[in-house]
Amino acid sequence: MEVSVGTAALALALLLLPLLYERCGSFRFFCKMGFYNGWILLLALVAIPLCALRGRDVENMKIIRGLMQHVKRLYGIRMEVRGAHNFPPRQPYVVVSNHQSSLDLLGMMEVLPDRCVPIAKRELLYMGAVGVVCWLGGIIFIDRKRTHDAISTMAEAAHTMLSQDVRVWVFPEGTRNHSGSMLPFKRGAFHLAVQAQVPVVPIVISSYQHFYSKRERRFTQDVWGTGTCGAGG
Ligand SMILES: CCCCCC/C=C\CCCCCCCCCC(=O)SCCNC(=O)CCNC(=O)[C@H](O)C(C)(C)COP(=O)(O)OP(=O)(O)OC[C@H]1O[C@@H](n2cnc3c(N)ncnc32)[C@H](O)[C@@H]1OP(=O)(O)O
Ligand SMILES: CCCCCCCC/C=C\CCCCCCCC(=O)OC[C@@H](O)COP(=O)(O)O
Repeated sequence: MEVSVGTAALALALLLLPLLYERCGSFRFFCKMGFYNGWILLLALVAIPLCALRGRDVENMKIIRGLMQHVKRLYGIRMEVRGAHNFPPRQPYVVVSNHQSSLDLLGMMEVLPDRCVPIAKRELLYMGAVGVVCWLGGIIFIDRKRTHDAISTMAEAAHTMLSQDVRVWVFPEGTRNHSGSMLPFKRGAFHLAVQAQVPVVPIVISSYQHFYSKRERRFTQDVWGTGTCGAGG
């Protein structure tokens, strides 16, 4: 039986991949992040028909939350939630939280209250199936380059919060920040809370430097915490 050089090379590469995964941290990092994005894309394809039954509706966030909650287990991540009782039980509020990387989605989905939607950069809307799901979940999109438009969108959000009993989750740093400290806060979240006359609920997603670092291309597994720090008016 003849084996072509191409087939032999492919077989060798397939044999070497597990070895590379075991030995090379950077390769493991790219595999894990590639799988993370690919898996979310796949979940989005499952979520679209389920969410489409309602159309664009914040209740769809329950479907998204439900579909996302197993993802942490695929990565051997165990989460600890502290202070969940600090969410006001029966009124709208603005959640403000730190934002380290796209892994924050896992922390967010662990504690996301009912009828709560994030404010996201408009670019997410164009991420294929992921964008469609975000839209169906009622996520509020802002164009960060057009402050005036972003402010109008947030004014509408203040109205929606009160008229439709919706909570809003904002990353006040306005971008991902994995430096270990916080960036200066943008002001939108606080204007929103004042305009809607609702409390601000701060949430801390604890640092995951010890198991994840994009700069060092390191992604191992560990315990990870999310804590709400109490509600203030
Ligand atoms: C099942 C499978 C599904 C799979 C798919 C989906 C998976 C999960 C789905 C859910 C997950 C999605 C989660 C996505 C998370 C994405 C996170 C992000 O995208 S973070 C980036 C976007 N977010 C933000 O930027 C929010 C924070 N930014 C702000 O609030 C900003 O203030 C602003 C954008 C409104 C304006 O920005 P900017 O001009 O740069 O900065 P400022 O200095 O803050 O403001 C300038 C002046 O404007 C005044 N201001 C601001 N906001 C208001 C307002 N609402 N009303 C009135 N005035 C406002 C501000 O005070 C400044 O004026 P000054 O006179 O200097 O005070
Ligand atoms: C037709 C185009 C197809 C594109 C397909 C792309 C597939 C991508 C699949 C899955 C992506 C999963 C992660 C999505 C949620 C990411 C949330 C996030 O962390 O957004 C970044 C935003 O907070 C801040 O952005 P910047 O740090 O300012 O930048």
